Amino acid sequence: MAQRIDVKDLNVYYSAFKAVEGVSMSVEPRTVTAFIGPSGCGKSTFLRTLNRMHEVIPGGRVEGSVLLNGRDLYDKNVDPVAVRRTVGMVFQRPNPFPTMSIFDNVAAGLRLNGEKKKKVLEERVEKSLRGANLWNEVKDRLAKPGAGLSGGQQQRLCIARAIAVQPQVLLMDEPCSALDPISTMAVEDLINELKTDYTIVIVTHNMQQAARVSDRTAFFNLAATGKPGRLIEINDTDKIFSNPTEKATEDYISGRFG
Ligand SMILES: Nc1ncnc2c1ncn2[C@@H]1O[C@H](COP(=O)(O)OP(=O)(O)OP(=O)(O)O)[C@@H](O)[C@H]1O
Repeated sequence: MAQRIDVKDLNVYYSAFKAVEGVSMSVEPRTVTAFIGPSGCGKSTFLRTLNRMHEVIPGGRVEGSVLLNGRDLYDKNVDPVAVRRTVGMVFQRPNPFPTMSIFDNVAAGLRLNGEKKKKVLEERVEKSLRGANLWNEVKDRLAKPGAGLSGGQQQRLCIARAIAVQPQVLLMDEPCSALDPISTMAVEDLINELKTDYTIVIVTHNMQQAARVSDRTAFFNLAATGKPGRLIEINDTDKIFSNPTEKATEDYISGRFG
């Protein structure tokens, strides 16, 4: 189910502004890759190109290619909606559908895909909530609003919603930045479990988190304000945090700038 990603010579624009330049990298299936780097270097922008979410922003445009198991997501015959089904996303702030119950939040994507059978929906909702480590906490109140859960539970609900449609890749944009340390730990444990089934890419400002959850780390940087962000180095997380190849990476991880 998990897929590999190969990015080649990617440039990303907001209208005339080139926000990210010349990124080439590969992500292996069933691994967690963390994106780190100073604010504004294009981590979130680049992440959104991996499921064609960037182009929903007016002026958003991409050059280069993103291959998912060898198939270019930007091929003119590829449907962006189908891409977003294959490559799911979890955002910084938990964003459950506010008027929907816990059950309906998780079932929403399945229903959108045309699934109507009650039994199938029930099975998939339970499996997804179990997968997100939330089942035991919510199984007796599935009909209650998703918005009534704690922040950490809401984020796990959003992860359940994302995995319910069985994506092949899961993108996470600072998924713990609005969470307390206990909820953060729960989500980090979950990421660790999910990587047996999914390819995961996570943007994080928290370097300890990158060190804890990821197998590979990509460091992005800006040459100067107003210049595009670039990928400086990608390597095994242990290597990035113990003996990076580039001086800029070492300066960043040792807190000398950024
Ligand atoms: N909707 C937008 N329109 C125009 N420019 C944008 C838009 N979103 C982001 N940018 C610009 O693109 C560049 C990269 O921003 P991005 O949010 O991807 O960086 P980031 O590394 O994720 O930052 P942070 O760590 O602060 O979230 C920045 O110069 C930013 O101002």
